[in-house]
Amino acid sequence: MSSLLNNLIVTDPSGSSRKESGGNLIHLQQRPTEDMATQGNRGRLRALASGGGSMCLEEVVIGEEIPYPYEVIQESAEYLLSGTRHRPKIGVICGSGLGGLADQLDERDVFPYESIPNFPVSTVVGHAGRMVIGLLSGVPVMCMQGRFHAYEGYPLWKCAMPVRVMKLMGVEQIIVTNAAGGLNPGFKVGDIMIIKDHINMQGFAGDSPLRGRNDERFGPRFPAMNNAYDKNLRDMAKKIVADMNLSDVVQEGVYVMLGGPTYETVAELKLLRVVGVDAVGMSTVPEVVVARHCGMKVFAFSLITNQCIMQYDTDATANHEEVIEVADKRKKDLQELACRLIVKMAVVDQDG
Ligand SMILES: O=P(O)(O)O[C@H]1O[C@H](CO)[C@@H](O)[C@H]1O
Ligand SMILES: Nc1nc2[nH]cnc2c(=O)[nH]1
Repeated sequence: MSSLLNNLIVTDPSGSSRKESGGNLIHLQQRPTEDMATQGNRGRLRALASGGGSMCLEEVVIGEEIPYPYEVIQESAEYLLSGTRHRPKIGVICGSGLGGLADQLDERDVFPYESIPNFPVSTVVGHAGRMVIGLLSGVPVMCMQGRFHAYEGYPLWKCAMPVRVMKLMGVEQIIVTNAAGGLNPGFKVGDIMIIKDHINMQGFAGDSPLRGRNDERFGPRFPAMNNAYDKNLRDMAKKIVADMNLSDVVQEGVYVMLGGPTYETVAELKLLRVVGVDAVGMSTVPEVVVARHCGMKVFAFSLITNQCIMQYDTDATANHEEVIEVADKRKKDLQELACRLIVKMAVVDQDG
């Protein structure tokens, strides 16, 4: 660290830079200044080290990014509301390769993430990076065609901040989808796992999207997390899959989010199985925690895109291409499931 600190550039929230001390400046990587200006950061240190002439770029962030205050979330929500006449009460977050649902919306208004004030941007294949607001079978919905992951470099609160934007726009129920590895030996590739519970690994390690000062306008300091996945919505979904003759491929189970971007070692998977995990992914939990904190009803499912590899002597490896390919094959069923569920959710919502 000390050698890094010999070669420092300080970048203040306005984005201007200056050389802090001796050493060679190799390259200054600027990220969008909007990112810095809206976060209330105290500033960032960008450390640029020259290792004896070899090109080496490092970045050090001093302090912690402060979660967006209510007013910043409100600004994003108002921007979206002013750009659409739809008033959705149902939100959807589309997982890897599952964004096709958003293309089914009628009378849709499309907002690339980079056009929405204060929004992060998607950087992962299979995540288009657009908010799509429109009608699905006549029901107004807003769909995130792409989400944000911790491994992209985003803090957990930022991964989940769009859920708060949805809340301030009037969303009361949310469907969260993801691609995941099947750890339960009874699961097959292509199965759909209705999530009944999760294990919040980051929470075990002291991190949470709710870490920091609590704003009661969003929710309580200590939200309960049993019943995170609404039983009525799960029962509704089970009836729908039975009507669709999909019961054979539908499972129910426990999801765990790991930080990624590595897939798991055999030993890690064995450990996770012992503690009751059925499917492994790198998302969803922060979004669900934030949705429950602000009182939304949650339904979530995983598409099992690969079987977790539990043997040492194999050349098989998990890979993102397979994840996208399997998602593509199952997308029609998943879109129909989501569509039918949304119609029923809207009816329940109207009946109170
Ligand atoms: O959870 P979603 O976004 O569906 O994507 C899953 O698939 C990717 C790995 O292939 C990871 O991003 C993992 O989280
Ligand atoms: N962590 C993790 N995420 C995934 N997303 C899709 N498949 C997997 C997997 O096997 N492990």
